[in-house]
Amino acid sequence: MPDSPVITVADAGIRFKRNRRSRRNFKDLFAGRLRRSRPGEFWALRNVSFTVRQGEAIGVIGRNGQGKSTLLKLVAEVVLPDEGTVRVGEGVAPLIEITGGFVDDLSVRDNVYLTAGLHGMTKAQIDERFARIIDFAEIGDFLDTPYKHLSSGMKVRIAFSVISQLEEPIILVDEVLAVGDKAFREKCYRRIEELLAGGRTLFFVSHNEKDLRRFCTRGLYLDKGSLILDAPVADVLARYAADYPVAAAPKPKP
Ligand SMILES: Nc1ncnc2c1ncn2[C@@H]1O[C@H](COP(=O)(O)OP(=O)(O)OP(=O)(O)O)[C@@H](O)[C@H]1O
Repeated sequence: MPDSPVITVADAGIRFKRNRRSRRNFKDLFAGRLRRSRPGEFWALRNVSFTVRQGEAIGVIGRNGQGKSTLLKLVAEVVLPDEGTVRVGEGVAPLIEITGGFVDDLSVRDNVYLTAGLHGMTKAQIDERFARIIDFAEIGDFLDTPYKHLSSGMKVRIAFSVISQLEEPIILVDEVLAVGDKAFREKCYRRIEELLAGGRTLFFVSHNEKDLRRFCTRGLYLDKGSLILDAPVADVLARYAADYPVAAAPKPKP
């Protein structure tokens, strides 16, 4: 079906432990699913439902620690929901967390082959795109350097470069691009626009209103692990600004 959703999230919830050392006690063993959450656990996301159609550009908005990155991890299927369901019908290219998928001790070259290979590209396809990936990242002098020895900005350069050359229909971009310098960030943003024009689906997490307006048509507003509003991005930004107005700047002294 051409217009059927590519992502369906229904009543999804994810529970984390606040304290790694907290243990289940004897009473918990008998509490079953009725218990809301165990001591030391909390719901990072709960009762989250939405669907996404191919080609949509979605901005995920909310204060620190409200579940935005966790939502991207659900869509990337790197974490599974403790409640509800997440169905993702197409492949996902995730640019989430700097080190996501990259192996510290492998060289830049090997990491490019590994990551692209894991996303289904053949060696011949990677050979064909390799120069383009390295040129985009502008790190040609570091091909044999172990990934762990790159600066954080260089890590993001190579990660974005590979991820944006994958053919996966869904792209997830966390706030990692903020680490790159301004010129590189603009280059990445132009590449994201090209990918969107080619019909890819985008999830974009940002605290920057201008960037959200640039790419996204729809916003998902998360607060305390709940999806508060799913609406056009301008409406979501307006609601967010109303809920959390930036403190007025102090008046200059006369
Ligand atoms: N693996 C984990 N184990 C335990 N708690 C976690 C884990 N991952 C995330 N959390 C917690 O879940 C909550 C949501 O985190 P998340 O990273 O999704 O927030 P966010 O909205 O992306 O925040 P930010 O804007 O700061 O990036 C936070 O309280 C965080 O501490």
